[in-house]
Parts: sequence; C-alpha cells; structure tokens
Amino acid sequence: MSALLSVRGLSAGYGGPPIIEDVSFDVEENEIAVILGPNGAGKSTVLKTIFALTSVTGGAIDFHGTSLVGRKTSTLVTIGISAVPQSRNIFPHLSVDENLDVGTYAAPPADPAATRENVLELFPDLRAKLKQPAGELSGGQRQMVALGRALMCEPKLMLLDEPTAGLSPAYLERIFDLLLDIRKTGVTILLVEQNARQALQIADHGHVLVNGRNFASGTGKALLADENVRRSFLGGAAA
Ligand SMILES: Nc1ncnc2c1ncn2[C@@H]1O[C@H](COP(=O)(O)OP(=O)(O)OP(=O)(O)O)[C@@H](O)[C@H]1O
Repeated sequence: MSALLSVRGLSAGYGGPPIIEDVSFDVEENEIAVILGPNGAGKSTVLKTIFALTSVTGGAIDFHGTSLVGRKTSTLVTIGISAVPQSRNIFPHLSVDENLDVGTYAAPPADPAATRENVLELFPDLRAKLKQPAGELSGGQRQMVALGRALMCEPKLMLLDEPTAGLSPAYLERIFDLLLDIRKTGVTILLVEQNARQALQIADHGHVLVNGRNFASGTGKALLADENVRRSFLGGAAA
C-alpha cells in the first residue's frame, strides 16, 4: 500500500539558499511520525513546506497520491491537512469555543456540532472553559485549544510543530497521551519535537534531520536503540 504522505527529494527555503535539501520520508496512514534534529536543522521548514508556506525548489510531496507542490494552504485544508504552528496558534482574545469555531472556517465539517462534541470528548478539560478567553488558560490547555481547533476541520493528517514546547513535565506527558488518543480516532500525525526521547516512545517512525538533510530514519524503537542517534540527539545513555 502506498504511504498517505510521501516526501521525495524535497528542497525548499525562503527565497535565499535552500534550508532543506533532498529530504525524503513517508508517513503511513494512521501513524505517528516524528521529525527530530538539532536546532536549525530545518524541521519546522519541512512542516511549513508540506503546508505550502515556503518556496519549493525541487522534489515532490504526494498526499493520497496527489501532488501538493504548488497548491495553496487553504486548498490543503479542504483536502484533509491541518496544522498547528509552534507559536501564536490560538486567538487569545477569543473564547475557547470561538477558537474551535475558527477551525471550521476553511473546511466546514458536515455536522459542526457533532465534530465539536468529538473534540471535547478528546479534551474534557476544555468543557468548563468554553466561554473563557483562550489566552487566560494554562500553557497545556492552550495547546489543547490549538489541537482542538486543528481537529475541527476533520483532517486526515495533522502537522504539529513542537506541541510540547514550554510545557511542564506533567502537561508534556498529557499532550503525548492526547496524540495517541487523536491517532485512535483515525488521524495521522506528523510532528516536530525537541523532546526526542519521549516523542520516539509514542512514534511509529522517526526521521532525524541534520543541516537540512536526512540523517537517520527508523521505527521509534530502532532510533531509541541506535547508538549514533542516541549519542547525538538523545543525551547518551539507553532508555
Ligand atoms: N521565515 C524564514 N525566513 C528565512 N529563514 C528562515 C525562516 N524560518 C526559518 N529560517 C531559517 O531556516 C533554518 C532552519 O529553521 P527551522 O525553524 O526550520 O529549523 P528547526 O530545525 O525547526 O529549528 P528549531 O528546533 O530551533 O525550531 C534556520 O537557519 C532559520 O534561521
């Protein structure tokens, strides 16, 4: 079976020299895949490139066998891709409910009330906060609002840029558990993470980038056990 998302020989940047070069990996349907690597390796640029927010200078991105290169971000949402950027991923002055509503604008679900209920089942903490400005919530709860908003268009594939950045250890675990719950609903997840060891523990596959290029790829388990990856990115000792 072909992959849900296939990235082949992808090169892209921001109008200057390429930031990522010849990057290739597949994301299978209903898996959690994580992109890892040092600061500045180009991890976010890969996500932004899939979401049509950079200039592609070479290679291919296929989703369900359809080419994404040259499409508009708004079109990508309508074909089942949503994204949560690392920062400014909620509207702080809007209520939690209004933030969820914003998620339906680009690609309205068939039954918005049912979709909202499904989202609130995933994030029960948000039920008591629906009328509160999202900016008043804790960091972990704000991340739930951002994830919930991105789920309101019923995506097949979610692109998440460092969903645990800046969170306390308790919330960090909570968000990783939530990603497993989201995956159970049939959504495929491609995320960038700095918390590499924890991310590999929940990921089906990991892809390590260095200097904008592929460095290593494998199952989460295989990368956790790979001495080269461990020494360079996971802080040495085995888990
Ligand atoms: N909008 C932009 N315009 C120009 N250069 C950019 C832009 N965004 C990122 N870059 C550059 O691209 C390179 C890779 O950045 P990117 O954010 O993709 O890396 P990253 O691996 O996600 O890093 P981090 O872990 O620090 O978030 C960096 O040198 C960065 O300065």
